[in-house]
Amino acid sequence: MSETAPLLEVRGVSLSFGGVHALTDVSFQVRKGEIFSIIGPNGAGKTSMLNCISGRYQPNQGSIVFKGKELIGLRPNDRCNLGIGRTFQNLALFNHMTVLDNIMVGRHHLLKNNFLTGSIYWLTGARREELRHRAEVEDIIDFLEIAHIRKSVAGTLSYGLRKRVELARAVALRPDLILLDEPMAGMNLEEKEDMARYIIDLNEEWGMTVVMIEHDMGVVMDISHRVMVLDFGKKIAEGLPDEVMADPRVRKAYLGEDDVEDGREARAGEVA
Ligand SMILES: Nc1ncnc2c1ncn2[C@@H]1O[C@H](COP(=O)(O)OP(=O)(O)OP(=O)(O)O)[C@@H](O)[C@H]1O
Repeated sequence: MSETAPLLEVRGVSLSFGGVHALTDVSFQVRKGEIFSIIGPNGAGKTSMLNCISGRYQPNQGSIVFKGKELIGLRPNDRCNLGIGRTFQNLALFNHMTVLDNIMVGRHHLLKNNFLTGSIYWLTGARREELRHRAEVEDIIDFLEIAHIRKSVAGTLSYGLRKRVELARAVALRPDLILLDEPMAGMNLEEKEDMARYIIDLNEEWGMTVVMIEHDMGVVMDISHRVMVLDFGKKIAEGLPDEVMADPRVRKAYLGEDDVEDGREARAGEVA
């Protein structure tokens, strides 16, 4: 991949479920180091787009290139190995497992040794490898400030904490690109502020490129470098947050033309 090539390039992606056109000819690029937000009203196709990138859905048409490699046809696990991590709109933790074990699962694919080599655990580098993994997991636990719940069973935690643990598990992959599906959903103001700070730090300090779906316009405006807007499966705008919010098509899609006098309403909070 050349220095100037985008990290992720989506070209002409269309996806249908029977007669429902979830995505129609959507194209965009994400540069290395960006926080790129995808917004749009309910049912606009945002999660479908994330699912096409992560491999959960196969588009009917189009191409998705990551680090110069075509992703279409690759399984989710292969995409994960290429450096794409994600969180889900509805939490996908192992509720019966501890926080620590949930995060270790995130690193599973990085382990060279497995149960086949486990019998020679003490003779090979397996033990050293496990210790190194544990140390890296501890870094993530410290960074996300979840040390106090590391031994708690995930299912017993508050929603906000479970969202943070899910983020920790995705971060444990050390992805180059992290896909976040509504990371602030269901959180109170303080939890949202914390989550926004973690996302900025992951981006700035850990060097992760972020593609995020988020309904809270205040957060989107504050932390995104660029924003793309979907409406009924089509891209209707893309650009800097201020430009996008000022776009009449976006204001119409969200609030109905006549309801908007200036862009400030859209910043006030949840709009979809
Ligand atoms: N697995 C599926 N089977 C059938 N239809 C689906 C499936 N996934 C998504 N759709 C449909 O595709 C369209 C886009 O849905 P999607 O979940 O991508 O929207 P969204 O913008 O993420 O919405 P929300 O903000 O409510 O999460 C909707 O009409 C939805 O019902």
